Amino acid sequence: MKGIGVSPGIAIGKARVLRKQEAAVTGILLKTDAETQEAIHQFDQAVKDAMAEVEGLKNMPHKTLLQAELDLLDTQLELLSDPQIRSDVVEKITRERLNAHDAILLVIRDVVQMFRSLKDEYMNARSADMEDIGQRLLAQLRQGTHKAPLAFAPNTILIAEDIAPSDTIAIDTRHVIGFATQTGGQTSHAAIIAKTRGLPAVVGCGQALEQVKDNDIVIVDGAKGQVLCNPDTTTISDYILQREAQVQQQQQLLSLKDLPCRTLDGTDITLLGNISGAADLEGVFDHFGMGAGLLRTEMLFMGRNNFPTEEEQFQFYKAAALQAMGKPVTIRTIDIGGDKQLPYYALPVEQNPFLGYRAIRLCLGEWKDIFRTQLRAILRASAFGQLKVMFPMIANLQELRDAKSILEAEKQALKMEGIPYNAHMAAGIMIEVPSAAVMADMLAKECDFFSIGTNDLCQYTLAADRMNEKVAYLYDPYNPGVLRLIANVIAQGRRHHIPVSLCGELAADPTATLLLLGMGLRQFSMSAASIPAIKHIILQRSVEEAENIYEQVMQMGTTQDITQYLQAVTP
Ligand SMILES: C=C(OP(=O)(O)O)C(=O)O
Repeated sequence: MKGIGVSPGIAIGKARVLRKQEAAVTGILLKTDAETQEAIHQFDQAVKDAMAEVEGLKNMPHKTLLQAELDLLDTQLELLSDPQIRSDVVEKITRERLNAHDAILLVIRDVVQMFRSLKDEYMNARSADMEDIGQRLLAQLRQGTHKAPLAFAPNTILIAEDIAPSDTIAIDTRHVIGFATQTGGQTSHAAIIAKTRGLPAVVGCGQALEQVKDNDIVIVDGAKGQVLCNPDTTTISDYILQREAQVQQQQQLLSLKDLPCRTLDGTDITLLGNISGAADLEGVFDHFGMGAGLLRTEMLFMGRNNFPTEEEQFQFYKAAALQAMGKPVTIRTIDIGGDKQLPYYALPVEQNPFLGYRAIRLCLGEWKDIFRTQLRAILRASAFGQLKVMFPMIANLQELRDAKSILEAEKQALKMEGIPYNAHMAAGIMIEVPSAAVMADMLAKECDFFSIGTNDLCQYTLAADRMNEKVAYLYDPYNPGVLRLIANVIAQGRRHHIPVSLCGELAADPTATLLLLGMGLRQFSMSAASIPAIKHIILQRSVEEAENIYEQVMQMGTTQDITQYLQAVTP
């Protein structure tokens, strides 16, 4: 069976098939006021118990949760306590005389349909959250007891239509070794959690997956996006060998932990993690990262029903500063717009949202107060660790100056109030707009560091939407035009003595490591799990060799020639 491989690796185990319990409307109407009062009480009690369950998931004894998992549970707590949902349910009970079960079912169904009709990946994920809490509330009503935690035999491979977000978090990853689902895409909760936890997973396998039964032998090949059911013994042996080779390679990489990250000719390289919050730092340090080169703050703004207050943000950034224990954490100011939307703030519909009113443009425009609050919270947290602030989507010098002057004003305000902050906190910019890459010489004179966002730089340079499969053949960071821009940014950063990091997906691609080293890049920031493989390459090669590779690549005119050559010289 073929699906979308969302998390690489091979898992071989026994299937456990999870079937969705479809709830149906009972049609039983309430007759007396006493019954309606009782139904409202049942709903309130179910909400209370469901919230206690979700709180319980946040504190599971066998598992330290990742930031994405904590954010997801916080979103569910917000949704459970949403006053609009309560008032809709109460209205159905009092006006239509529906029992608590039917009222919850219909209200949740409406919200799920509304989210789905928006045809937006983010809103689709919210609909999964709503369905999830709906199931939880109904289970509370049915049983009046906590939903049993999902317990599995060792070496289980989960097979499901889709896995509810909170179930993905609750599963015991000591026993569940992989999963395959009928629905879902790269950004579904199951996919995100599998990727961050390193569980091989394939999603979107379609109805073919229905043929799998409990206890069937299943192989999940996360890299190829394949699921094999009851394969013959030769295939199983072949996969066992492949898996052993992968495990061995992983162990080899882990043995590099204590070695300094230095090239053969003695140049030190800094490897950093891309994170969504303090909880992800543990994973970064476990994978030999030396801090965080990109903390995406939009996650803090997205999983909730209103803007976070200054105090909430301060606590969030302070937690990252403390958890990093003196290591650097680069906080990117809010990068909303394009593919990232807020459920509580409707941005105007635009013809070309990626080219529209987003990120720093919003922050210097109608979100100036929100931007000020964020900068103030980051500055306050800077007193607790080595924080840096980074502005996204800078397209020209004026935007950088405007952002810096707001930062300066907030510093002055804190100073007047006697609130501590780091007056020397570094302020840098993402280079992801081609004009900024071209103007890197000028920008370098007025900021403390650059971080190259190749994901966006690539789409803007090649005029190829990074979400559009039809132009995916154009979206390629190895395009010589994109590489020239990257090389210019690194060269200008070095000329003006400011650090340059690269935090787009290219930093995690082993094929690009030597080329980037040859261009002069000395800081790479990526998801934690990718760090060991990049360190492995750096330890085996010299800067001199990397510079030769860079020279060769600059003579080549096509993406195909460049990638072919780089693959040949990469170990
Ligand atoms: C890191 C980047 O930003 P985003 O969060 O938009 O992927 C990038 O554009 O390379």
